[in-house]
Amino acid sequence: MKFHAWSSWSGSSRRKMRASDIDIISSLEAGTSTSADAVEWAMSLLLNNPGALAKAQEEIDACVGQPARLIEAADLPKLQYLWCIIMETLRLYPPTPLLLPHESANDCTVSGFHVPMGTMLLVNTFAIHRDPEIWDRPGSFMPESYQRGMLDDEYLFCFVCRFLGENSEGKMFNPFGMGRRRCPGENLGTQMVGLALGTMIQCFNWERVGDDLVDMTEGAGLTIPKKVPLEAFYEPRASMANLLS
Ligand code: HEM
Repeated sequence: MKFHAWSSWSGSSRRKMRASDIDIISSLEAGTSTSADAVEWAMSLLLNNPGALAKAQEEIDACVGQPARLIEAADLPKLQYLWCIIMETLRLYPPTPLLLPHESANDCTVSGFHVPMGTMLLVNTFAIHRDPEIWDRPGSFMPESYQRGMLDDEYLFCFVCRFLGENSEGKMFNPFGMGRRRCPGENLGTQMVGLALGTMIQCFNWERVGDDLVDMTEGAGLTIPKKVPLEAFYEPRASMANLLS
């Protein structure tokens, strides 16, 4: 895996990043563009919520310690706040908002609706993830609302932990589908997003290009790209200068 945005870094002045700089390369093509979309949405959310960005940076610094080194896959289970940011991003902007089309193999009845054999079925994950009857403040980015305890031992369990307890609204969290055709690249995808986003947060300070918030309008398509690609300023953090030069 390699990230182009700073692969040719040689100076210390501030630069502008475009969404096209987020380029996750791996030997497996499938799922990499959805992962890159997720990184772009997450960074956009963080630029609009600088407090969350600062908190994630602090968490990474504390986890890595001194001397500084780049984060690794083995660090991800310890980076709980970063993980919550990724989960909240996948809730608000699920990279495949209608999952993939499925076909009913037999006649069946679901919640009183008759579904004939051979019907194409789409699951509107985007709508489920923002259903006000399920989620508290569904349109808000609230990474801290994930319950910490669940993340300590089994970090993947955070898939079901936005407001545990009476509400258990996270049970409706479904960005990877479910059942036999659930995404087989889930672990790889979340690790790629974690490493890419975590490295960007660790190495650079980020700022919006102007005073306006980053435009969060969704583009059209089977996946969910940003309508207006992200642009942001970034500069290397003093503490990472040696590693980046
Ligand atoms: C954040 C990253 C990713 C997200 C959000 C995601 C999401 C999804 C979703 C929603 C489905 C359809 C599930 C369904 O229809 O019920 C799917 C299927 C699939 N994904 Fe992913 N994916 C990601 C990354 C990856 C990666 C990295 C790979 C491979 C390296 C991958 C490989 C596949 C394959 C092969 C299927 C088809 C499975 C089947 O039909 O049996 N995905 N993914």
